[in-house]
Amino acid sequence: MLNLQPHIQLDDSLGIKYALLPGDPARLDRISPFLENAQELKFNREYRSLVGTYKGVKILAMSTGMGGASTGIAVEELHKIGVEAMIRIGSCGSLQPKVKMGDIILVSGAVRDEGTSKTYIDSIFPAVPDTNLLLACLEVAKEKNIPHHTGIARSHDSFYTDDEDAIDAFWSKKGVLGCDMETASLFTIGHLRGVKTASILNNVVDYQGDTFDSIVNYVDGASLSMQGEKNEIIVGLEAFVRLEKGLL
Ligand SMILES: O=P(O)(O)O[C@H]1O[C@H](CO)[C@@H](O)[C@H]1O
Ligand SMILES: O=c1cc[nH]c(=O)[nH]1
Repeated sequence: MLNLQPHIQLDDSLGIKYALLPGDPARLDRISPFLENAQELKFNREYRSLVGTYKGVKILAMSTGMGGASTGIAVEELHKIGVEAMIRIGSCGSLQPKVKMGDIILVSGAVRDEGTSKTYIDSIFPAVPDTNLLLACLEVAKEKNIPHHTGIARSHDSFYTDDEDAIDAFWSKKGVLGCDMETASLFTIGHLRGVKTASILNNVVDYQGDTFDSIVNYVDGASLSMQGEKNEIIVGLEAFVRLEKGLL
């Protein structure tokens, strides 16, 4: 049985264990050069996919779109076709002065301030990555001298409420490093389905900077954001190589 999945439009004939999950479908154009024999697969709704190899390991890259709901569908359907480990290759906004543009955050836990994960399990349940996959990412970042931080991110559903500054200030005071929209649902649903997960976030908005201008600059290819993106892709790919070699 091929088990074709309705949204991602992929089936288990792919036989792939590892997936990089950017939010933005356009990020696949910048992941592709890191892979040998990269081949586009499908582009249905927000789910654009390609497959290739990195150091002999077969890797799928698929966009999740924005937010927990579409990420949840991606995790579920990828799990159904046999993907065992998923690393988010995301962007985020900084909540701390020390997290600079282009620094990456290796997320050790996520505040579940979004709706999707709560439809699965009460918010007292933690959103955490697979420990060994996180440690592999950390090892790679250290080895390659990539500017990085390890800690908590806040995943949310809101971009344009009237209270965003106050919300950010609250979580900043609690020591949260940055905010995104997908990590909490990836971690929570991944754990419940027995999928190993990690999340790497490239900071594209300075602490207390202008979120909207900064995101426009990222879309336009601002250099620090692009360097951070390259760094997070390398970290994710090298972590999968370690996993494949049984080093974790
Ligand atoms: O760049 P991606 O990976 O989509 O991640 C971040 O960017 C989007 C918002 O601009 C949200 O999806 C947020 O989580
Ligand atoms: O500030 C930001 C930037 C990217 N993604 C977010 O969720 N927030």
